[in-house]
Amino acid sequence: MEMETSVTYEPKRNSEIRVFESSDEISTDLAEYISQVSEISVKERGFFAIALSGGPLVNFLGKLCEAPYNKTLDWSKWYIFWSDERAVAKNHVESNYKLTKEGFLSKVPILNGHVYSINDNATVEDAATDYEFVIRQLVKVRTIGVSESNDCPKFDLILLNMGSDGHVASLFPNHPALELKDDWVTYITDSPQTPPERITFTLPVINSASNIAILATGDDKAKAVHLAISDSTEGPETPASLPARMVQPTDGKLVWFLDKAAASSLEGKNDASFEHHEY
Ligand SMILES: O=C1O[C@H](COP(=O)(O)O)[C@@H](O)[C@H](O)[C@H]1O
Repeated sequence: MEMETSVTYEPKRNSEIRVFESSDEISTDLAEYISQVSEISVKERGFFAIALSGGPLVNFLGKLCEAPYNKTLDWSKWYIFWSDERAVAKNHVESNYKLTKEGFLSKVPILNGHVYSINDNATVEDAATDYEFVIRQLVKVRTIGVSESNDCPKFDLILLNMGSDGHVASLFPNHPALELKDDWVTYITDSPQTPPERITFTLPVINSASNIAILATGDDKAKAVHLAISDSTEGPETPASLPARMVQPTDGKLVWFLDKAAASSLEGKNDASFEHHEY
């Protein structure tokens, strides 16, 4: 009998939830997903602009560094950004750049000049201003696409990792940064998790992407996954300002990559809005 490797729910228009048995299966499917999105972007636009995050995300990019992808992908067209960064030096253990460099960038032939890391040699405010300026220049020359509805950058793919409190990038629950409408990149100095100073994409930028993927693994994420995906809008269990819940692509597509532990509050849930499919 063939083993069921994952289950897909389809809760909302333009979104999909993929649930996997193991981290290895997430890594395999994520590699294929990123490969497909990158090929489409290169074919349609000539570039692939991808924004990465920190946390355990990089551990799931291993399969992308192996055959066949290391040989078949057009790495010369890849442009790398970060959806958020901690205000620490690039060689600091908490740097998202360092994590990505060691776990991914050092293993694939992406051009150094295409890696847009966030300035670690400026105040957090200046680093956010600089990063937005760089993105504006790249939007002008169309290395990054542009959203027709709001002139925001339209990244081909933003890969997010959700924290157990429901934060994505460095947008934390109930934080005023969630309200920003005109800024593309902002900074915070009061992150509830260390380090306190961080630079982050705003929700308008995240939601303008062509594709958004949110990764969540482990049972400590189950409650936030449920709150982010649930259809219910009432009660203390569904805070309207849960960042992961506010990720709603304007006209792109959102895919959740979950392991069984993170999806445990969804499974068995008697909710007609979840269509259950074999993947
Ligand atoms: O602080 C951050 O945390 C999130 C989630 O990480 P986790 O370890 O709580 O799962 C991460 O995606 C983000 O980029 C990072 O800066």
